[in-house]
Amino acid sequence: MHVTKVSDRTKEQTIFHHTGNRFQTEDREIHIVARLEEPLVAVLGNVLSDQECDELIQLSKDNMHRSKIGDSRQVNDIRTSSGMFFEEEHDILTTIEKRVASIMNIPVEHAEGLQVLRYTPGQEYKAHYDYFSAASKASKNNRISTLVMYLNDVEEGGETFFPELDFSVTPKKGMAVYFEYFYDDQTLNERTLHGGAPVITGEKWIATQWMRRQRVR
Ligand SMILES: O=C(O)CCC(=O)C(=O)O
Ligand SMILES: [Fe+2]
Repeated sequence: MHVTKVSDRTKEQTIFHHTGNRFQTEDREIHIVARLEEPLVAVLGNVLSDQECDELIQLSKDNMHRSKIGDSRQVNDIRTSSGMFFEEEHDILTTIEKRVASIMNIPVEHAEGLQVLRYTPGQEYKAHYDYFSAASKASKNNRISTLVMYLNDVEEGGETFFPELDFSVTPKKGMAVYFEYFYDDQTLNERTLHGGAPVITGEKWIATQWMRRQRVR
């Protein structure tokens, strides 16, 4: 009988390089609340202040209103929330993007515009991968990592779930979940399948940052 010991496997290099229970960015101390090693998933605390969360929600409310994509437009079956990408420059965005780049250990030039999503009761984001399939044009400069930041507490439901990992994260204002999928071993990437469970009571607001392998700006 052949038995593969765990110690025979070599862990792949990760992008996220922070260790211990906390680390410092230029302007804020981030807490590592929990982590799974492979694929790397980290639950982070103290990522955004309450005021930053409130401001992001307010800014996107204004923008959703302006671009008229807010409301209850049903995008498709996979994602029923409504959302927007920031395109204009705002002081708060520059601050947050710098902090996020430092958390994710990727230069800010690799960052897509921050996306804010709002879910109302019943709305969800079904299980999906954040990276693009090898067949798609976008995969030439594919996504490599994700940071989902929670902008409010959700009364009930709205967990970020990872079905392949039997793992879920409860939204908590100012906290975030980080994961990456830049592994040589494709089965590790596939285990980052995730979604946003339906909101049952209350609203759920998140800001998502995706990083690309090469610069986009
Ligand atoms: O809503 C969530 O918790 C997950 C969001 C997500 O998967 C994404 O923005 O790519
Ligand atoms: Fe996602």
